[in-house]
Formats: sequence, structure tokens, C-alpha cells
Amino acid sequence: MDGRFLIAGERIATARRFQGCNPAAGVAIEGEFHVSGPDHVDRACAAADAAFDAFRETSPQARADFLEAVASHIEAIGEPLVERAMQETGLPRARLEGERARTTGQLRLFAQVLRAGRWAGVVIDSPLPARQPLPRSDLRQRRIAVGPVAVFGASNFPLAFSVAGGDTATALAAGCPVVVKAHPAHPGTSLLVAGAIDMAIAACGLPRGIFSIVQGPGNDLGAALVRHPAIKAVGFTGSRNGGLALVAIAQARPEPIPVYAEMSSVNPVILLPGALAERAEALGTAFVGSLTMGSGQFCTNPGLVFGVEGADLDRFVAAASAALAEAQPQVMLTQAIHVAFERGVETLSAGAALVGRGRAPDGCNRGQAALFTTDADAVIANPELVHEVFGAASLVVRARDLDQIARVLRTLEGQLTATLHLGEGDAEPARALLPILERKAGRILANGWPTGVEVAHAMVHGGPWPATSDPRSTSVGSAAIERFLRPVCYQDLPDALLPDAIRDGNPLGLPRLVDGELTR
Ligand SMILES: NC(=O)C1=CN([C@@H]2O[C@H](COP(=O)(O)OP(=O)(O)OC[C@H]3O[C@@H](n4cnc5c(N)ncnc54)[C@H](O)[C@@H]3O)[C@@H](O)[C@H]2O)C=CC1
Ligand SMILES: O=C(O)CCC(=O)C(=O)O
Repeated sequence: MDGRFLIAGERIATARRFQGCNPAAGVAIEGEFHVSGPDHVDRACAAADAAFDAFRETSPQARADFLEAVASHIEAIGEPLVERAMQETGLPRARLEGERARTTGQLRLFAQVLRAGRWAGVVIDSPLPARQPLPRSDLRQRRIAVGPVAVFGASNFPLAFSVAGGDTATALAAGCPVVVKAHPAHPGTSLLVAGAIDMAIAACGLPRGIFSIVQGPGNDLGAALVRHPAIKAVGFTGSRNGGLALVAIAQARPEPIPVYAEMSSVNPVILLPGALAERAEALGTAFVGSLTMGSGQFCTNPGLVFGVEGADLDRFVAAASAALAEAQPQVMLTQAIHVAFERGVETLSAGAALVGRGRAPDGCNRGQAALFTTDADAVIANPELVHEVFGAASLVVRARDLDQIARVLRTLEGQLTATLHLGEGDAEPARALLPILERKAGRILANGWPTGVEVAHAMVHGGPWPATSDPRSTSVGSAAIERFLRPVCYQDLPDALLPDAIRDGNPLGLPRLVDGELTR
């Protein structure tokens, strides 16, 4: 395959090369990828900056057509995309086909969002020339794109959170050019998708500089990208260390910029007494399904479970342990991620009792699922027990009573999700826990499992630090576009000078809040 990276429509070759690795076999995959350098970051960012003004003023319809074209070009790659992603990530076909559908569905959702027009945030306050003691000006607000966005592809979702994933889709929808730093764990997948985006740009007649991709091992490239003065915002999904490093770089710039980093979360699940009494065994089995999905490599993985100690919680643990004993070892994304998982399991082993293990690994980089239990006092004394272990490992916390669960929940860091399992008589305790969960998490679920985020208008895939670096936003769902827009107010500008979004007569047909009333 063509291993050259892409800057503003041009394929670039360099002397340094790297290879993808098949984690299932621990061997390099045929084909070489050209390593980008700081000069390429500079070229990509300059091209993005040059394309920005033209791109951000394209009509919402033109950008919607473009996003749909990207989706179609990704689909047109067909089997080679799935095959390459399988080789590079060890993820199974069904998962990758589902992820491709989620990726193209996400692009098409943003096309709808653009056509619906609420994203433009048009607000108009009519002038009040006769107002006493002072007249009021004509005030018109709309939202514009923030500027070129740096997107870091995530290792664990090689399609839906990578080159044409949620961050890229939202930035392009907002009118921001994108420079992607490809994740080195799936370089071929990244370039196939980058090619599809570039073809869609050409087909739609848009400036080629609105998309570039740089690649290579190591962190220098990503750091140079975040430092570049043309970049105005960053989207990231990955490790806590990586996210925090990028936040620090962005804050140290002469012009600090926002970093929307989605980092670590243990996603507490609370099994309330009524639910445990009614269905402890079924809960235990379903929990293991969520825990082991994708070898547990989800930031929404249920890594922490609470219940009041007693026979019902014992039944839950026994059912979960039995289900876990049948869990096949699954390939993890990279050797480094597998090593980090094993280290995390060791840390849990040192502070909690092992009560369940998946089947023994039958090849390299296979994650062996693990379940631990401990009591609530131990968790309060040793907060390391509730740090994310990326992979299929989870800790069941036995509490004396519901008050103790509440006490431990209050000590937790910010989370992407929190889940309540409810049965007869659980409404009152759930109501008491809700204010705590609202302070901790971006999404609160009842009677479900946190893995598998719906791409929808009401979704929040975010949460307080360290789940994300900015709890005011979401990285999944249509509200994600707000991260890459900023409001501008136009005071007393003549109609002929105003952008179409806020001109008299509403030429774009956008929904508007005029003097406090919603109109179109
Ligand atoms: N919570 C989550 O959603 C996820 C967590 N992880 C965690 O991250 C660990 C490593 O996995 P990766 O996916 O490789 O994540 P990572 O955070 O190490 O790398 C992600 C991307 O950020 C870049 N990067 C990382 N640190 C950087 C720095 N200091 N400066 C500039 N660029 C930097 C990398 O080059 C890569 O392109 C896993 O073992 C797991 O613990 C990984 C994926 C998702
Ligand atoms: O659970 C999901 O569908 C998304 C999870 C996610 O965002 C992640 O693992 O990075």
C-alpha cells in the first residue's frame, strides 16, 4: 500500500520509515510508512491556515454534501479497509464493520446537523433607537469556526475515534481545517481513510488544505503540532499522561488554546439492593459481557462495581466469576497496551482479592480478563485501586451499607459514566445518590452497561477531570460541534456587510432567536 502521508492533497515521501505491527502475531506487517517531521507539521498547518477563511464561509449545505461524500468514499474502500484494520489492531471483523458504520453514520449525522442550522447559534436583538435613557444598537450573534484543529487518532477505535472519527467530523462540520496526527498503531488504516477524505475534498471542489495527516512513532510530532501557532484547538482520545502532556503544551503557548482530551475513567456501576435481590446472577453475566467486550479496551469499560455486602452480592460475584472463566483471551491493540494492562492487574492483585480470571492466553498480546474484590475501607485507604486499568479488569467493592457507597463515590475522580442498577425499593436510594453521580459523571445510566456510546443529539461523552480535560463538552454526538465554534457579535453593521447567517431576510433559512423568540 501507499505509505506516503498527505499534506493538502499531496502525497509526501521521506527517507525515514516505520512499519505497522500485527499484535495478534507480534510481527511487522508488510509495507513501509514514511515518517513526517516538524517541517511537514509546519506545511500542513500553513496549508490549513491558508484554507481556513474560504472553508469556514462555505455554505452549510456545501459542508453537509462534503461530509456525506467522505462517508461514501470510506464505504467505497470496501474490504481492504476492514482487512487492514483487522491486521493492525487485532480487533475482529464484526467489530470493525460496526465501527465503520458508526463512523459513516456520524459523518452523515453532522450533515443533518449542518442542514438543521441550530449549530450557527444565530441570535438577534433588534435595535431600540427610541429607548431611554440610551438607544440600543442592532446586535447580531452567530458562531464561527475557531480555526485549524489538531486531531489525535485513538488507538482503540481505529475508525470511529481516528482519522475520520468524531473529532474530525465535528471540526470539518464546524468549518475548521483538520491536521491529523495518526496513531502509529494503525498507520495503514489511517492512510486509507485519509485518502478517502482527500478524494471527497477533490470531488466537492473544496480547498485541499482543509485536511492533512502526519504520522510517525514517538511524541515529538504531536507536540510540534499542538505548539504550532496556526492550530486553534485540539481533539484527543488516549492516555491520561498523553492528554495531560498536550494540555500542558497548549497552555504554555504564547497563545494558549483549548485541548479537548478524553482520558481515563473507571465508570462506576452501583448494584442497588433491590436489583441484586431480583437478578444477581443475570447482572453478573451481563457485566462480564460489557467488561470483556473488545478485550476491555473501552474508556467506558465498567472498571468499578459497588454493592452492599451479603448473600446477594456474593451471588453476583459468583456468576461474574463463572462467566469470566469462560472468557476467551483477546488480542490487545499493541504490545505496550498489553504490558500496561498486565501491570495494572498486578497493582490490583497487590491490594485486592482475585476472584475471577479469563481463560489463559494462547498467543502473544492476549489480555486475560481479571476480576477482583475488596471492601470500601480499602478503597478509601488506597485510591490507586480505583485508577483506570485499560483492558478487561474490574474491582467489586463490598460496602457495609448504602451510606458507605455514597462516601466512596464522593472520593472518586471525574468519570465518563456512572450506572445504577435498580429493582424493587431502589428508587429512594437512587435518588439520594443522583446528586453525587451528577457531580462526578458526564452520563448517568440505569439498568444498562456503559460500553457502546450512542452517536445522538442528547449524548454526553465527557465528564469532569480526568475523564476529560474540559467537562463542559462532549466528544460524541451532535453537541460535540460546539467545541470548535466561537460566538461573534456584530453591532450596527450594515446589512450588506453582514454574513448571510445573520442578514435580514435570513437567506440561509437558519433557526434564529430574535428578541428572545425562536423563529426561522
Ligand atoms: N481511556 C481511554 O479512552 C484510552 C486510554 N488509553 C491508555 O493509553 C495507553 C497507551 O495507549 P495509546 O493509545 O497509545 O495512548 P497515548 O495517549 O499514549 O497516545 C495517543 C496519541 O497521543 C500521542 N501522545 C501521547 N503522549 C504524548 C505527548 N507527551 N506528547 C505528544 N503526543 C503524545 C501519541 O503519539 C499518540 O498519537 C493505554 O495503555 C491506556 O492505558 C488508550 C486508549 C484509550
Ligand atoms: O464505548 C464506546 O462506544 C466509546 C468508548 C470510547 O470513547 C473509548 O473507548 O475511547
